[in-house]
Parts: sequence; structure tokens; C-alpha cells
Amino acid sequence: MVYSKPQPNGNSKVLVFGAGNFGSCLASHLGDSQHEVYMWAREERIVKHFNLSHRNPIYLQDHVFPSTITAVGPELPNKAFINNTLKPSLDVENLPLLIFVNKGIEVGTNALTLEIIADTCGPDIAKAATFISGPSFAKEIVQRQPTSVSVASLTELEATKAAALFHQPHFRCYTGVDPIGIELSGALKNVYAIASGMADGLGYENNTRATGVGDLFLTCSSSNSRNYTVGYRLGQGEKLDVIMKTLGSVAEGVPTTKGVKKIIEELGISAPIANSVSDRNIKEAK
Ligand SMILES: NC(=O)c1ccc[n+]([C@@H]2O[C@H](COP(=O)([O-])OP(=O)(O)OC[C@H]3O[C@@H](n4cnc5c(N)ncnc54)[C@H](O)[C@@H]3O)[C@@H](O)[C@H]2O)c1
Ligand SMILES: O=P(O)(O)OC[C@H](O)CO
Repeated sequence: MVYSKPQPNGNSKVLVFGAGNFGSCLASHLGDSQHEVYMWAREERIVKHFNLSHRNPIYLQDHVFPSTITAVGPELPNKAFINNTLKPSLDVENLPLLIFVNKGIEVGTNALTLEIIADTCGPDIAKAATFISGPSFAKEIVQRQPTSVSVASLTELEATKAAALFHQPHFRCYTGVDPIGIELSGALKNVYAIASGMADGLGYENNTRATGVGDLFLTCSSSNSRNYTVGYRLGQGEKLDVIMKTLGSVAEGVPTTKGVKKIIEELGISAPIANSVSDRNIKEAK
């Protein structure tokens, strides 16, 4: 969870709650972006060690963190810290952003985070809540490997402000106004991840692992997929015509990309991933 206040220089003061894998990863990313970052940890060992060495002794241990981050804790930040250091706006129309990255459903009530915030803090605060979700292994983001995540809030404005905080090129944010959908997808995918792990653990192969999730997951995640293999070999620097000649099989995604490109253009919709596959194929064909 991140709490932030924009500064006149465009950078923000950010308080990250949690110094585990993902809290540390987000703190590092925000520190890279020159925000003034405070990372709260409930582990005293993390606070002391981090402020001496810019390393987290428990999570992402190999990573050296930017010097723009200060660890705070183990006591929760108090009112004086909030008021004197972060200086949030108390104007209900201009509340600081509250960004959530947790994925889950409250046991007993079945409530999602947004519902809990609305119930406990009121609808005005819930409007300032933004959710970030998507493929985001902390260990990969912290090494600046590219990923794309969804940033959603009840208002487009809040989502846009939150996305602007994460402006490193490897961390692409797509904004929207469906925080419930984002929350539910993030919570539910974990149940299927357990099922998928079970299928692997039982010794089943890819078809079984993808059952219930579908062909998209299957074809995107296995070197048994011809289309995945084409993409992998392109990523490794091979030429498309060489790949197609040596694949020994069809990869229907290659011609389909052309059709998809036409549909995207006709509908005038944003489809950045399909567009970039198409651009790559056109470049190769020249
Ligand atoms: N790791 C990822 O790649 C990743 C990516 C996206 C989202 N997330 C989400 O971020 C959240 C945290 O994941 P993580 O990977 O950082 O977990 P983690 O286990 O690495 O770290 C969790 C941190 O929270 C602290 N903590 C646990 N219970 C607490 C409590 N009751 N009060 C205060 N602090 C508590 C722990 O001490 C630890 O520092 C999860 O909801 C997860 O779904 C994680
Ligand atoms: O390691 P997991 O299964 O908690 O997944 C972490 C993130 O949610 C991946 O996006």
C-alpha cells in the first residue's frame, strides 16, 4: 500500500507500507523515479539494516536500493510523522493517493479491499483508492525486466495520477475505472495458480495445467506452443523467415497478426501488444 503527495517539482512523497518482496520492489522502483520514499517495515531488523546499507536483509537480498528511500518502523507512522514529513492535503477533493497492491478477499465477509475502505473510511476515501495488478513478480521488476500492469480506480483521474508515479519505461501502466474487476482478477488468479501447481506436482503436463484457465495461458506459457516458439526465437534474434522455414509446423499467430492489425485499425482501439507484434512482423517482412 502506498500513500503519496505530489510535490511542486513533480516528484512525490511516498510511504510504502510493508517491506516484503513487493513493498521493497515498489519502494525501489519509486526511488529510481526520484520520489522521496519512506518504507515502513514491522521488522526492526529490516529498518536498522536498510538505513545502514540500502539492502533488505530478508527480502530481495541481492538488490541494492536507491538512496532516496528511508526505512521507518517498526512502530506504525504516527500523526506527527504524517503531518510533518508527508504533509498530506486534507481537502476531500484533493486527497493523497492510496495505492493498493494486495490480492485477496476477506474471509468471513467476502469483502474486497475497496469495500472494506468504503465501509471503514467512507466513500470519499474510497474514491482516492487505486489498485495495481497484473503480472508482477517482484524479483523480475526489481531487475527492471519489462512488465505491464493495470491501474484502476473509481475515477480515471486517480488512476492516471497513480500511473504517473510509476514512470520507469520497464513498468508500463494501463489505466481504467474497474477497480473491482482488477481486485477480483488478482484475488482469483491465485486460486488457479494453486490448482495449476497441483497439476504440475501430480506430474500432469501442459493441457491439464491450463484446464479452467484456457488456451491463452497454455499457449503463452509453454515452449510446446509453436506460436510461443516463434516469439521466443524472434526474441533471441532470429529472422522470421528463417524461423518459419525451420519450424516444421504451422504458427497461425503470424498471419493472424495481420488480420488483428486490420481489426484494431478499423475499430480504432488501443491494443499495444498486438500492435507491437504486428510492427515487428512488418519490419521483418521488409
Ligand atoms: N511478490 C510479488 O511479486 C507481488 C506482486 C504483486 C502483488 N503482490 C501482493 O503484495 C502483497 C505482499 O506480497 P509480498 O510478496 O511482498 O509478500 P512477502 O511475504 O514478501 O512480504 C509481506 C510483508 O508484509 C509483512 N506483514 C505480514 N503480515 C503483516 C501484518 N499483519 N501487519 C503488518 N505487516 C505484515 C511481513 O512482515 C512482510 O514484510 C500481497 O498481497 C501480494 O499479493 C506481490
Ligand atoms: O507469487 P504469487 O503467486 O503470490 O504471485 C505474485 C504476483 O501476484 C504475480 O503477479
